Amino acid sequence: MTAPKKSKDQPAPRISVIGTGYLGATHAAAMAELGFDVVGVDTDPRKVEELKEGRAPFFEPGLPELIRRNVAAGRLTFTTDLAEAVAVSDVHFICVGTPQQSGSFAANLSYVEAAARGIAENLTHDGLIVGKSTVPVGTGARLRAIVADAVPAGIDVELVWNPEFLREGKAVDDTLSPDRLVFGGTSAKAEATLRRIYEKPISEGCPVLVADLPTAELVKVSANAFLATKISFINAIAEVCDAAGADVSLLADALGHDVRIGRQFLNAGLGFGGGCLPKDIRALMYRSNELGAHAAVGLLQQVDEINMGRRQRVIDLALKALGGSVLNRRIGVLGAAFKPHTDDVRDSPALNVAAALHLRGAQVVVYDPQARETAQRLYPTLGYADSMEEALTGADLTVVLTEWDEFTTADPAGLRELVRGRTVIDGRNCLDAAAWNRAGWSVLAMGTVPELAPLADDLAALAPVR
Ligand SMILES: NC(=O)C1=CN([C@@H]2O[C@H](COP(=O)(O)OP(=O)(O)OC[C@H]3O[C@@H](n4cnc5c(N)ncnc54)[C@H](O)[C@@H]3O)[C@@H](O)[C@H]2O)C=CC1
Ligand SMILES: O=C(O)[C@H]1O[C@H](OP(=O)(O)OP(=O)(O)OC[C@H]2O[C@@H](n3ccc(=O)[nH]c3=O)[C@H](O)[C@@H]2O)[C@H](O)[C@@H](O)[C@@H]1O
Repeated sequence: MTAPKKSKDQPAPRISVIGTGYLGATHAAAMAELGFDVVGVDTDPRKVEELKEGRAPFFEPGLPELIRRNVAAGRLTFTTDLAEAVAVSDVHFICVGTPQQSGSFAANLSYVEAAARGIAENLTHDGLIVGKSTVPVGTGARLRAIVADAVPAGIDVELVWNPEFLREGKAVDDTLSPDRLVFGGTSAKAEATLRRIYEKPISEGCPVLVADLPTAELVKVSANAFLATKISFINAIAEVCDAAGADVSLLADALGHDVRIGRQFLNAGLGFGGGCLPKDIRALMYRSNELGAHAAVGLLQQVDEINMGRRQRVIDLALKALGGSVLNRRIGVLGAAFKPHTDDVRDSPALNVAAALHLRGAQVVVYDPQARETAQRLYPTLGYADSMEEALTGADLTVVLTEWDEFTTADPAGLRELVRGRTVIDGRNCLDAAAWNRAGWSVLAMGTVPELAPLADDLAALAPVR
């Protein structure tokens, strides 16, 4: 990658990225890949050490190569010293976490506040602060006040918002080729700087939407709320399918052909998890309530409730499959990550279900191709296996909770020989149920064809999960 061209003899802006987690590490590496000099800052020295050595501190396809290449080229550096990073940069991206507050649905904004204050206090020359973290509407305005208070006299600084829409597992492509860019609250000068930074994707046709600050903040959380709503919609319909003997996967295919609806995010199953969708709809609920916008609160409450009910549904299916109790029964759990192609287990439905079964006395053995370490850190008391075969050996019940390719392409005839009980709960509707049936398995899916699942008559009798 060649260095960005100087426009009107202005040197290319130097970039700092504050927070090098799933978002920040990817953003920093991608900006370096675009040719900019980038310094990533994190308060976690372990992460910084790994990144400095050219390694990604988590599993994300394509990211290690990007980090290695740009660290080696000298364009990408990392430090725990915010002042040092701010001093050598002109544009400062805030990428720190905004997790759910403990004991509340509100977002914890202490990290973004600390980052904004820290950047402002350490400015040695004019700069642009660009928020990328996902925040409740109104946060940018609050941060502007914090920055104005903290910035040394005589230094000109602007704070704008540029929300991020990347998906884990596809983070590199999503960052280098975003499907849209939103610039919030920018002056003409700040907009020009952002257009310069994103010159490559813009030149490739990426649309830019220039908005006021609150709209930019709200676009982000609305996008996640819509995706969550779509998933909960299809999961509500899956419950109807179960009761009526219909097939939700086929139904979703048919719905998806309507371009106004689209097939994506209509996969029924265990529901959504991860470090973003769950906490973002809750933060939006909380903020909407503060603003007196009650329709959004009611809608999102339903979305959340339907979603959490899916985890209970899998637990109910497991109890049903094992005759009412899982006590001392061996359950092989395939999947721990909140979705495939990541090792992220934040609010993972898969791990939640595994832990709930463990709590009811089951001997749970979890296998995940990438998330063993992260899962074990969070739930050290669960059993873990090094392979799918090890997890399923002697299992009374098999539960597929993350749709990794390794599971969807597994040979059901081979696995049949390992287990004690030949019932599989397909929590992600990802298995070829007909093939598993032919291999002698009973498949319990999340709203699919009864004739493919011998226990479906019993399922129809299950009380709806509330
Ligand atoms: N993970 C994702 O796919 C996406 C995340 N987002 C948003 O991006 C934000 C960050 O999310 P993740 O990267 O997933 O979180 P994360 O928890 O992986 O990373 C946050 C990082 O910030 C660091 N940090 C906290 N305070 C700091 C400070 N004052 N100075 C320097 N570093 C600090 C933490 O040590 C951590 O490494 C959140 O608001 C999230 O909603 C937005 C789009 C995609
Ligand atoms: O704000 C964020 O951090 C990001 O959140 C999501 O990205 P991500 O959390 O990486 O994962 P998704 O691919 O959206 O999946 C979220 C959850 O929904 C579940 N899901 C997804 C699709 C579907 O049809 N059904 C379904 O249950 C997945 O299994 C997963 O648990 C959004 O898709 C990104 O655009 C956004 O930037």
